[in-house]
Amino acid sequence: MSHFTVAFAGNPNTGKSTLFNLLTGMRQHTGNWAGKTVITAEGEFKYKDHTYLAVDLPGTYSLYSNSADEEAARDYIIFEQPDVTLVVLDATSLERNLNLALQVLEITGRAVVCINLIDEARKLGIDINLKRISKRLGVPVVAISARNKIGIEALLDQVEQVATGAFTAQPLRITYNEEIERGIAELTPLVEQTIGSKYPARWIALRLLDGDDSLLTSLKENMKNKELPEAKEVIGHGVTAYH
Ligand SMILES: Nc1nc2c(ncn2[C@@H]2O[C@H](COP(=O)(O)OP(=O)(O)OP(=O)(O)O)[C@@H](O)[C@H]2O)c(=O)[nH]1
Ligand SMILES: [Mg+2]
Repeated sequence: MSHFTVAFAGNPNTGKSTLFNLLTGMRQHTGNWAGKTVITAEGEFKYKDHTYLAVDLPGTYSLYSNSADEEAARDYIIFEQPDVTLVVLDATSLERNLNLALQVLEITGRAVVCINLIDEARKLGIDINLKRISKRLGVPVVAISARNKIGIEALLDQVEQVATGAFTAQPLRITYNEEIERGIAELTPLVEQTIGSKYPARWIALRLLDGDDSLLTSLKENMKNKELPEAKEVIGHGVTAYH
């Protein structure tokens, strides 16, 4: 029996902990206000032939470095490299929620997009074209209601597909303007040279171009790589060239 890790990412209040509790039988705090999950909780569940370690991340609007929560969610996805990142979205505010999904897809294609609160969306007459969104994003997209236990099996089937590698993602990658793309193109090989190909070099290059010092600090801490002071210089040099 393989053991896979599934991280739950998403905006605050999208039902991550409700889904986490449903799957793991645990009692993570849930409620109708934002920012409840402050520490990362872990629990196990089984589905078909596999055991999964579920990791309930704090709710975040982005994976930049605006708060400790964002840094924690970002660092988990980058450095722990879960087998699947489950991005939980609120069906009633998809436009805002999809922003985080796009950021996750820039880091990893091993993702499933889970559109929760589908019961609320239906009440509001919102019709969601799952196939079309899935095609655009290049990863599975499933609609569920965690509270009403709707769509859970279909969701877990997709999680299994991504976890086992049966589904090959073609994650949507944003193309930025020429200047930014030029910067990314120059910096990405330097990032790869310095920290290896295990990490999402393009995304890291993009964040460094944006002057994300907290990411640099996390890179240093997480990699425990003696060469990193030098790496900082190399990366720092690349960054300065574009500021
Ligand atoms: N109507 C409806 N409400 C839901 C559903 N899933 C969760 N909720 C409710 O949404 C609220 C937030 O749920 P949580 O599970 O705490 O959300 P969270 O994403 O963990 O929130 P943070 O920890 O702040 O990021 C709770 O009141 C849940 O009962 C659903 O499918 N339908
Ligand atoms: Mg929560």
